[in-house]
Amino acid sequence: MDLPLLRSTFAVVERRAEHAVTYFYSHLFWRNPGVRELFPEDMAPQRDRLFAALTHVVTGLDEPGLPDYLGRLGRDHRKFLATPALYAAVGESLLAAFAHAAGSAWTIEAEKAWSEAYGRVAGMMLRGAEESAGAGEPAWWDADVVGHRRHGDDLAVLTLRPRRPFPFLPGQYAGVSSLRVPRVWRTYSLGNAPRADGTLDLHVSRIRGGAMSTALVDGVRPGETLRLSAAGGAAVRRTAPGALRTYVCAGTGWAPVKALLEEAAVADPAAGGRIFMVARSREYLYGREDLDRLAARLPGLSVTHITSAPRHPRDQATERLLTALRACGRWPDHDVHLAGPPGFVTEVAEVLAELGADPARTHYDVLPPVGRFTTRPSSRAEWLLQPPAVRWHDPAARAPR
Ligand SMILES: NC(=O)C1=CN([C@@H]2O[C@H](COP(=O)(O)OP(=O)(O)OC[C@H]3O[C@@H](n4cnc5c(N)ncnc54)[C@H](O)[C@@H]3O)[C@@H](O)[C@H]2O)C=CC1
Repeated sequence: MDLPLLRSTFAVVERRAEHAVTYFYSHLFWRNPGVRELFPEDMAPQRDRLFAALTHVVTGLDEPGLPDYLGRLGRDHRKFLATPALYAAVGESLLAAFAHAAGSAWTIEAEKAWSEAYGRVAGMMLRGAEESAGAGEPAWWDADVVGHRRHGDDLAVLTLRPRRPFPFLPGQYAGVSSLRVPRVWRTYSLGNAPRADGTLDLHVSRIRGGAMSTALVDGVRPGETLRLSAAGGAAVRRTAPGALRTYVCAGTGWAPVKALLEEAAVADPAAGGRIFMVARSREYLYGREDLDRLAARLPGLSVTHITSAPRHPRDQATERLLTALRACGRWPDHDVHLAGPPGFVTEVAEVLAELGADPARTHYDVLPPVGRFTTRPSSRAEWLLQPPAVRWHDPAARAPR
């Protein structure tokens, strides 16, 4: 594969991303009647995702982990009812859009390189999908909502009972879809270790403009059915029994950390280390009671709750956390588990690396941005002062882990 040529043409297309994406979807829907209905009504987040995914693939084309990543992506795309014919149609429209956006940079050689690259990518995704179907894995799991607990106006914990066994590891996340927001899928961490009754918790924080999080917090009630896609995420390596560990979570990042602590409380109750729970204010420390209960079963772990001071900006909590982390020692000896808003995770991971934590032992997922905005303003005033820019890319996707 001619990587330099792929990257140089992509750089040209990227500069006209908005144009290219509009052309791509128009071409796809025009040429393939019926395909439009596979996509959500609101296409804006979809547009962001397409380029985030393309960026991820183009920057990682020579990475040994790419076949695995694409295999998982293909397995996950079964939930979108993606058939080989759809992959072919997408490829055709993608090349047409690139040709249109790249202008004179679109040479015969570039077209050949892109057609080859897309063929390889689609092949790896289809293989992943076939393997998953061959192993008898469903394309999605239907799950009944059996509990819905609100914490204030913007947070809810939903309890679901999947109708067939749903395999996952503590700390992983799953795609979630509701008929209230047709064909939209959002990722949520699973907020518990596997239970005997098979139920699982989703912690949902409402995001401004987020149709799914609003439906899950305000609308969905016990008795309704949600859909789950296969569990995924980086939380596949376990901390060795007895090894020191630090858990850091912010907001609903508490969900995967709670799952990991429940696992540790059974598998490794003598574990030593520390837990930091961060929230924008005391009212948002919704997991505190559960954390205290778990900490009582894990006496070797020290617990610190951190919030912003009353009437101070939400991010003061992060500043306070960083001060606390700088005061801790022995970072090279700790496994670190990190979860929370993407900006939080990126910032804390950088500081931890400076403090000596081993990046290979610092575990986190950078979840795709949810809705159009990655964080929610804490007040109307903050919103008016700092309206967030619409993002075409998830910069985190440029650095696949
Ligand atoms: N596996 C994971 O890493 C998980 C990540 N999440 C993500 O966590 C977020 C949860 O949102 P909320 O609960 O509403 O949290 P939030 O918006 O209330 O933020 C909680 C705290 O995180 C810090 N923070 C937020 N944005 C930051 C930024 N850009 N830079 C530095 N610090 C920042 C602040 O200290 C804030 O007080 C969502 O974006 C969700 O996608 C949620 C669950 C699991």
